[in-house]
Amino acid sequence: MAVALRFPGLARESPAALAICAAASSKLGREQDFVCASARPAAQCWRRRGLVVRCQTGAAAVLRNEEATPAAAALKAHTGFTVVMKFGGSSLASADRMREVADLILSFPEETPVIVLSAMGKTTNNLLLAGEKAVSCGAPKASEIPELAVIKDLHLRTTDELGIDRSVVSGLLDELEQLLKGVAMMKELTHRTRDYLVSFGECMSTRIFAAYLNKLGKKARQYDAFDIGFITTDDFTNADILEVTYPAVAKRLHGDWMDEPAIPIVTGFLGKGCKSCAVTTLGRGGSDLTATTIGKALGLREIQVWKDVDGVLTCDPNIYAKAIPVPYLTFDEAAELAYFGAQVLHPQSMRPARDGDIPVRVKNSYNRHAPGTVITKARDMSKSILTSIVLKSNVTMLDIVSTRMLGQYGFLAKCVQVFSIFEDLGISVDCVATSEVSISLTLDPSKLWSRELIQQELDHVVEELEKFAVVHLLQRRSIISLIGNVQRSSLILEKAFNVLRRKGVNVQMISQGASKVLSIPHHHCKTKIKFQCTFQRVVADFVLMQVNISLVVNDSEGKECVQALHSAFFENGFMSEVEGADVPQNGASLNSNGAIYGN
Ligand SMILES: Nc1ncnc2c1ncn2[C@@H]1O[C@H](COP(=O)(O)OP(=O)(O)O)[C@@H](O)[C@H]1O
Ligand SMILES: N[C@@H](CC(=O)OP(=O)(O)O)C(=O)O
Repeated sequence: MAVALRFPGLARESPAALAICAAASSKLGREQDFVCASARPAAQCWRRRGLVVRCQTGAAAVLRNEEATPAAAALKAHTGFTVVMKFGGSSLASADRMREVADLILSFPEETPVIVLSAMGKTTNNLLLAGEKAVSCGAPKASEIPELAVIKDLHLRTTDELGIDRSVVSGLLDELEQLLKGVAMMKELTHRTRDYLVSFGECMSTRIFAAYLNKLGKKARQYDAFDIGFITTDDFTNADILEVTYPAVAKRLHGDWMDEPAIPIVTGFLGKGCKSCAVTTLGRGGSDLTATTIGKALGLREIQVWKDVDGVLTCDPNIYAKAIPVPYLTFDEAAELAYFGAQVLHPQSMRPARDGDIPVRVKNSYNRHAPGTVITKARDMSKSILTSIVLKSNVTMLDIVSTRMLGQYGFLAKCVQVFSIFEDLGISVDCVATSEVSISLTLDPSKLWSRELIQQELDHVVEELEKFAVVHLLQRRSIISLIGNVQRSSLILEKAFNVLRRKGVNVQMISQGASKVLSIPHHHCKTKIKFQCTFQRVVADFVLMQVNISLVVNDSEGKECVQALHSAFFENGFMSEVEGADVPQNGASLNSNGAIYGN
C-alpha cells in the first residue's frame, strides 16, 4: 500500500522538508511506499537518510527502504560507506592504542567506514612548541629542539612496535626538521607556516594507521584531506570549509572505492586554502569537523566521534570528576556547549551534521560498550532541566557606561561602531548585557588559535570608547554557562543563584540566549503521515527549546562554582525531585535574548 504525501512548493532542505523527512523515515516500512507529489526537493533530504528516491513523471516520487531494492543493496555493497569514525589524539597516543583502534574498527564488520584521524597524542601541541622554539633558537640548534625529538621518537617507535617500515614516516620527519630549520633561519612563524607545520601530525598518524591495517590484511588507503577536495577559506589556523568540498570529497572517495575498495583513512583538521592552495587548519579540535563534513558529503547513516570519555558529560571531568554522560543532545545544544568552551567537540562541527540531518554519536574508544551520547536534530525535552555546565576561563570583560544622561540616544550605536574593531582583530564577543546607558561584554582571547588577546589592541579599543563612556577593563574572569531547557529557565536561575549566594560568590554579569530547535511531537508525526501534510503546521513546531544562561565570575572562583552547581543540579536528587512538576506552558519567563547585568 502506498501512502500519499503532498508538499506543494516545498523548498529544498527547508525545515518543513526535514521535518517531513524525519517523520516519514520513522514510519517507513519495507513493504510500504511513499508516493510524493512535488517532492523533488524533499527527495534530496530523504536520500541522505538512506532512502531510495526515484522521481516519477516529474512531480511524484517513490521512496523505499534502501535494503528493499536488490539493485540498491548491490550498489551499497560496492560504494555504500555507512559511517564515518573519527578518532582523536587521545585515542591514538601509542602503538597499543593504534592496535586497539584497529580492533575496534574491525569489530564492526557490518559497517563500511571512512576513518578520520587526528595527530597522535599531544603531537599537535609539540609541533606548535617546536615551531615557537625554532623562532628563537637559531638554525644550528633547530635539530636539537626537545619537542622534535619527542615527535620523532613517538612516530618511529610506533612504526617499530606495529611492525611497519619506518619509511612510512621517516621522509616526513626529515621534512619536518628542514621546516624547523627554515623557521629558525627566518626567525618568524607565520600563521601559514604554522598550519603547514602542524599538518605533519595528521599526515604521519594516518600513514602509520593505513599501513598497519594493510599489514593486518584489511585494505586501507591513506588520504591527505588537502588533496581530496577539502577546500577552505585562507584563514590560516582557523579556516572555514567551503561548499565545493562536499561534492569533491564524495566524488573522490566514491570514485576510488569503485576502482579498488579500500577503507579510506583521512587526515582530520586539514584543508587547502581556496586562493593560496596552501595547507590550512580548521582550528584546534578540527578533526571533528572533518568527520561531520565527510558524513554530510557522503550522506552517511551516522557520524561517530571516538574520544577518551563516555560521551558528552554534564561538565568537564577535569574540573569535576563526578561528571556523568548526557545520553541525548540536540545539534544546537552540542554546538552551544562547544562554543562556550566544552573541549569535547569542535564548535563548528555540528553544522554539517545538522544540515545533512545525520546523527552524531560521541563514544569512548577506551570503553567501547558505553552507550555514549547521541546528537540529533530534535529530542524529547519534556523531562529535561539542566543539560550541562561549561566553564570558560581567562575571559576579558569590558564594562562601558555612557557619560551622558539617561535618555540620550546614540550610545549603543557608537559602541557598535567601535566593536567592529573586534571583528577586524578576529576576537569573538561571547556575552553581551545592555541597558540604555551601559553595556557589558566578554571577549574570548582563545578563539584565535594560540593567540593571546593583544594588550595594545585592547588599549586602543578602550581609548576609542573613552571618547563617550567610562570604561572598565576586567581581566581574568570566567564564564559559567548553564545549558538547559528554556521552559525551566526560572528554576535554573533560582537554583543557581541559591548555590552561588551560599558560596558568597557575586555574579558580575548575566546574559541569556535561547535557541530555536525543531520539535516534532509524536502525535503530530502520526497525524501528518496518515493525513496529507500541511507543512505550515510543521513550521509552527519550531520552538525555543534550550537556553544558555551565562554567569561571569572571577577566574579564582570558577572551578569551585562549577563543582557546587554540579552537586546541586546533578547529585542530590534535584532533577528527579522537580521532574514531576509541571512545565510552565507560557514558554518561560525569559525565552528570548534577554540580559541583565551587575557590577
Ligand atoms: N562536557 C564535557 N564532556 C566530555 N568531555 C569534556 C567535556 N568538557 C571537556 N571535556 C574534555 O574533552 C576531552 C575529550 O575531547 P578531546 O581531547 O578533544 O578528545 P579527542 O582528542 O579524542 O578528540 C575529555 O578528555 C575531557 O577532558
Ligand atoms: N590534532 C589537532 C586536531 C584535532 O582534532 O585533534 P583532537 O581530535 O585530538 O582534539 C588538534 O590537536 O587540535
